[in-house]
Amino acid sequence: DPHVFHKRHLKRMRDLGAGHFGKVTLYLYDPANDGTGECVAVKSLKQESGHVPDGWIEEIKILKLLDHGNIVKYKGCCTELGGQVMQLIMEYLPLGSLQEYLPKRKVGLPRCLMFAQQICQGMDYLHTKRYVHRDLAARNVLVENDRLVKIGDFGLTKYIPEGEIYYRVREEGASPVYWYAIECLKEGKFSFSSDIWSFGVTLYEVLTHCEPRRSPLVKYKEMNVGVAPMTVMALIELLERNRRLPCPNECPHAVKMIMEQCWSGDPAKRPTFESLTKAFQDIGQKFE
Ligand SMILES: Nc1n[nH]c2ccc(-c3ccc(NS(=O)(=O)c4cccc(Cl)c4)cc3)cc12
Repeated sequence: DPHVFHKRHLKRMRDLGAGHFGKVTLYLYDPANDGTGECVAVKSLKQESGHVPDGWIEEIKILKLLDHGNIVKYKGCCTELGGQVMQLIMEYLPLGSLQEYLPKRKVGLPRCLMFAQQICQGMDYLHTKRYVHRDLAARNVLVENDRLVKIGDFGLTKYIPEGEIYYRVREEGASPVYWYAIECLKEGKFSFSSDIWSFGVTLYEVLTHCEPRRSPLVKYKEMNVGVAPMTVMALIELLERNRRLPCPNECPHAVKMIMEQCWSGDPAKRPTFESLTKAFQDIGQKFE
């Protein structure tokens, strides 16, 4: 079974990233043990305890059923200790995430807009399957080559049953609050529309080439003059006073409008990924 990977043939190379609950590591899968194997990205949970959390099984199930050009490909699983530990095996994209790629390379506006459109295509596919991502950010978008990006992590993705529009959580943990819509911060209400808000922040990151000194965290803290620590309450107050991340100067008017719509205080006023995909198609033709 090509989806089964045996632990003994996985040779660890280097870390690719780490989240709150897990980490992603580059391995060479080399069953012939002669260095001719293939590189794979392995996501494993940080948890030491034996039991495999339900959410982890769910994440693997979700990635297994997703099949789209702008979503990282599932390759299989590696189990050990009789299924006590399960690792997710994905395709390896050598150029890493947008957060690593953009600051190093001069990516002009046309390619930034092309990447934005591809993120919308991948997210539109996810939403048509009634999944809410909940962690869309440049760090979770991977670069296949200089003209193709893919969404690379589904650790917080949740299914929204027919007839419902929210997934409600009251999670404390290390939440990516600067990518969260105002209703997520205030009521823990995650929806297709809150993913659109996160896309707006991701679009901001792409247009600022993920420069650390222009990161959402830095810019929100700059807006929060006076009150030293940026608490979630301070962020909510900023957003309720209609403060938003500053539109990057290299941003065309049409893209500025998109960003502002994504950050509408009213979730119902935000665009859909379907409409955004078309909008970026039209804009892209003007800047080709
Ligand atoms: N270069 C790659 N090839 N294949 C990959 C699959 C996932 C990833 C990946 C995906 C996401 C991240 N972002 S991350 O913020 O490090 C992260 C967030 C949530 C959970 C984890 Cl374990 C890690 C870091 C790496 C990289 C590659």
